[in-house]
Amino acid sequence: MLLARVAEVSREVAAVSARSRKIRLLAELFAEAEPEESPLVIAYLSGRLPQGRIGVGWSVLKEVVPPAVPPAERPGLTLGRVNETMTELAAVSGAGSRAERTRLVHALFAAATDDEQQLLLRLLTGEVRQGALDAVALEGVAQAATVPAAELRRAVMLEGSLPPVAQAVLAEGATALDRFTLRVGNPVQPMLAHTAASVTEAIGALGPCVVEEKLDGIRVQVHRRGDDVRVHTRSLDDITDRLPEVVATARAVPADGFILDGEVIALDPATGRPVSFQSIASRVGSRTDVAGAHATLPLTAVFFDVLAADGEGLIDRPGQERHEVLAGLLPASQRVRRLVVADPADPAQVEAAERFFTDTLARGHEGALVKALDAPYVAGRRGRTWLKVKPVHTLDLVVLAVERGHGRRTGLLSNLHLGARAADGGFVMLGKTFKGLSDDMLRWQTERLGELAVEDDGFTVRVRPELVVEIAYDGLQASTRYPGGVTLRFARVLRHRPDKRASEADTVEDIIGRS
Ligand SMILES: Nc1ncnc2c1ncn2[C@@H]1O[C@H](COP(=O)(O)OP(=O)(O)OP(=O)(O)O)[C@@H](O)[C@H]1O
Repeated sequence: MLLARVAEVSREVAAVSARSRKIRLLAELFAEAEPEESPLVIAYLSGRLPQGRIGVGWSVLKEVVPPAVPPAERPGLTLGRVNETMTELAAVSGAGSRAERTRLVHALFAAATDDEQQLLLRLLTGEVRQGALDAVALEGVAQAATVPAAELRRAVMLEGSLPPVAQAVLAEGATALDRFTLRVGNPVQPMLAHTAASVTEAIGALGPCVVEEKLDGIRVQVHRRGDDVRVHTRSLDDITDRLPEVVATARAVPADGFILDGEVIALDPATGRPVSFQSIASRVGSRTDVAGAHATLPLTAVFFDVLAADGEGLIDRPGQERHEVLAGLLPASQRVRRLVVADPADPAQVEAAERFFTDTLARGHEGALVKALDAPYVAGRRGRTWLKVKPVHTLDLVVLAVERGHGRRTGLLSNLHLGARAADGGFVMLGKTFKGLSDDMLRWQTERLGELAVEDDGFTVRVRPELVVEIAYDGLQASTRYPGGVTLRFARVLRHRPDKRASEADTVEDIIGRS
C-alpha cells in the first residue's frame, strides 16, 4: 500500500466529525491493505513508529521541513519502504550519525508528495491530531474483518496491543480471535480505576465492596511459568532484569502458572514508612548498575490481584474470589491491606472504612481504592467498579515544550509548558511551571526532554508531546494568554509519569468540568 493512501485517509478522518463516518473510512482502508500491512497502517494513522525512538531530532528535521525539500509529483512511497527507512534510522549510531540520519530522512522526503511529507513530519515530531484514534481504528478493523467490536476489544486487551490481533483477524476472520486468550507469560493491559471524591461516596456507588490501601509505587504485573518469571510495567514494558527481588518473590510462591498484579514500593528500614515515589521510579528506571541500585534501595512487591493461577485464567471471576486465591498464594505481608464493607447500609461499616482511609494516609500511603466485591477484572479499562480516592486532586498533563533555565538552573531544561488533551487529538496549553522540581527531577527531565526535542530556538525547546507529568494546582483561572481561555493557579510538579502515555492524560473538558 502507498503511504499516500494512508495520508489521504488520515486527512479525511480528521476532517469528518461523525464517529461512524471515521470508522467507515478506516474500515475501507483496512479492507484495501494486505493483512500484513495493517500493523503499519495502524501505527502511522495513530502517529506511532513501530521502531519507537529513532533519534531524529530538530537538527535533522530542520533540513527537510517543507519547503526545504521539493515534494515528489506522484506518489510512489510504499509503507514497506517507509518502514525500512525508519528501521535504518533506528540503527544509526556512532560518529557521523547526524549526517547519516539527515541523508536518510532527506531521501525519504524527496520521494514523498506534499501530503506524504506532512504525514511523515507528523510521525517524526509525534504530533498527531486524531482524537482517540486507537479506539476508532479498532472499530474500523472490526468492521473490515466483520467481527464484533467487543470481542476484538477483549482480544486486544489480552494480547496487549491492536496490531497483531488486527493482522490475524483481517487475514483469517473471527476464528483468529480464539488464539488471543489470557496466557501466562503474555502481559495484558492492566485494569484501571475511576476517581471518587470520598470513600463514603465510592461505597455508595459500588454497594458491597472492599477498601484497599493505594500504594504509591510502580505497578507491576508478574508472570511465572516454571522457572520463567517476567515482570511488566503498566505500559507492558518488560522490566524483569531490573527487579531481581520481585523475581525472587515470584519464585518463592509455592504454586505455578500464575499472573499477579501489584505495586512495587520501598519501605524505610528505620521508620517502616514508604519512601518517595521519585526514589522508587529512579531505582526501577536504572538499567545499568542493577546490583548497586538494588543494594541502595531494595524494593518490596505488594500484590492486590491475581489474574491466573495454576495455569487457569481468573479474570472473569468476582474480585472477592480472586482475592481468596491470592491469599492462598502469598502471605499477608505481600498483599495490600484491605477492609471488606459487606453491608454498605451499615453506618458502622462505612465509618470503619473512612477510618481505614485516614489510617492509610497516616501511614504514608497515597489514598485508597474501593472495589466492588463482585467485579471481574476488566483488562485495559478504567472500570466503574474500581474507584480511587486521594486527598489531593492532581492532573496528568503532557509536556509540550520546556524553557532553558537560568541562574542556578543554567544548563538545565526547567520551565515546563503543560498541555491537556483536546477533543481533536491535539493538546491545549494550560500553563507553565518550574515549581516542585527537585535537583534530581531537573536532571532527569533535562535528559528525557533532550531526547524528545523537535525544535529549539535557543530559549524554548519544543518536544514530542510524550512525557506525562502529575501536577497539583489550586484551581483554574480565566486567561486570555492561553488558547483554552483558562490557566492553572499555582501549578506545581509532583512527579514525572514515564509509565503513562500521552493518550492517558486528562482532557480539557474533564478539567474544566471538574473545576
Ligand atoms: N490496591 C490497589 N489496587 C489497584 N491499584 C493500586 C493499588 N494500590 C496502588 N495502586 C496503583 O494505583 C493505580 C490505580 O489508579 P489508576 O487506575 O487511576 O491508575 P493511574 O492513572 O496510574 O493512577 P495514579 O495516577 O493515581 O497513580 C494503579 O495503576 C496502581 O499503580
